[in-house]
Amino acid sequence: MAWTSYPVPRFQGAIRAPGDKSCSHRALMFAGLADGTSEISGLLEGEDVINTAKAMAALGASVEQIGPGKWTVKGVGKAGLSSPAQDIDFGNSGTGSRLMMGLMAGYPITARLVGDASLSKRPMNRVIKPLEQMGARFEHDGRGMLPITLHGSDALTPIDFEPEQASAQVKSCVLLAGLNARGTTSVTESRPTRDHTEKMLRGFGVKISTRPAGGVRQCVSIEGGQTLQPVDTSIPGDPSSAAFLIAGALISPSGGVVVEGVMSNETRDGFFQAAAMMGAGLGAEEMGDAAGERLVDLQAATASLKGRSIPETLVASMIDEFPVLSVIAAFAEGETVVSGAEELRVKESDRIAATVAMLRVNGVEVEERADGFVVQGCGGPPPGGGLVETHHDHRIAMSALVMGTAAQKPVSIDDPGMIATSYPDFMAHMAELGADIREG
Ligand SMILES: O=C(O)C1=C[C@@H](OP(=O)(O)O)[C@@H](O)[C@H](O)C1
Ligand SMILES: C=C(OP(=O)(O)O)C(=O)O
Repeated sequence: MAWTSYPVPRFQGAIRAPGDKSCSHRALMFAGLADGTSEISGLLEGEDVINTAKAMAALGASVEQIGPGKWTVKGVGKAGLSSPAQDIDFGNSGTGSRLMMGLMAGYPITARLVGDASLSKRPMNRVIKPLEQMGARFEHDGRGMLPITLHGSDALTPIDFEPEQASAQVKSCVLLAGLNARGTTSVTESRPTRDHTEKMLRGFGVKISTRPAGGVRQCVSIEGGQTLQPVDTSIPGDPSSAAFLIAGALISPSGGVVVEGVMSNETRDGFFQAAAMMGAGLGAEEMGDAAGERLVDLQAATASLKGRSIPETLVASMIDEFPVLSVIAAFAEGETVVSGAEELRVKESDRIAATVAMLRVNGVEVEERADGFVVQGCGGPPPGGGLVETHHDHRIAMSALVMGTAAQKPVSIDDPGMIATSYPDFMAHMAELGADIREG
């Protein structure tokens, strides 16, 4: 059933950022491995993360919700993970499925992994290949897509791996397999990607080192056979979710939004850097830290935006923010060019095609390129009036609804269902800030 976002005169208020999705997945996984009981607060209770919680429980951890966003996890410790009785369903989540494949690969277990229609079309060879090199075995239909049966091993061989893509999921998968390999596993990245696996593993007492490897390349190494210690931790706010609210403030005729407790991490802040380059005056007030990450209250107000070429060096640090970047680009004056972002083609949808279609159906001129897109900004509110196909993609759905708050005519989406995978409070937060989003 379609939902529509109507133009509103104001977009104002303060919202506490929901827990970060990447950190929430990892906290559950690492607590589930640890030798003892961890307490996690501020966990994002989105569907992707809940599927990771269920996966860890199916593999032997005791996972319990003790309050809103508050969870205890008794890890498997030295006993290790055990084979699940049933298929593990990762729903819509690339992060959950790929990181868990690395985690499971180091134990002598068998597990069948399944996912929804979107996840079952996403490439898994990028993690299957290195894990096979280490000694895990896989059964699939030959295309390297879910459903996949994994046969792990407690005698994995360490590897030195250089992923073809700048991908935190691939890096993390290999490092997590390395946690149980016999020796030192290392991953050399062509461009630094989000570093939550490294930082959070350190929080659980694991030694893991990162060193420069020439130019912007860096090498992360982990020694096998380490035991994780339980911790009490709180999850920092999600910059990727905050980006939607910040974008809403920038394009509003009268915008003024504060998003509280957002993680400030340079591997995640590309959207805010790009928005600042386009003329957004963003404020950031230091608010302490959580799980080793700095927290800030982010402020944004109505801005007169200018189109820009987004530097390719920012791509990895804003990989999930391109659909919403395209929305602010549609309101900007002049051309915004995105390049070097071909990874967008293998997200929950083909995010280059879906973003281009979202803008076109709302009257914005945009060119599709193999590795990005070029938006001709309208220098003010774009026409709107379109029905956007979300293709099972939460970020396309949220971007289109943000666009509708300030376009000339309302913007509709075919299905809001997927929003709950990453930002279950999105509709409530948008309404609190003044958005008018209704079914129909
Ligand atoms: O490691 C992670 O938590 C994530 C890594 C990114 O994927 P890739 O590694 O495929 O770029 C990102 O798109 C995803 O939302 C979360
Ligand atoms: C790409 C995303 O997530 P995942 O890869 O975990 O499905 C996302 O949240 O935008």
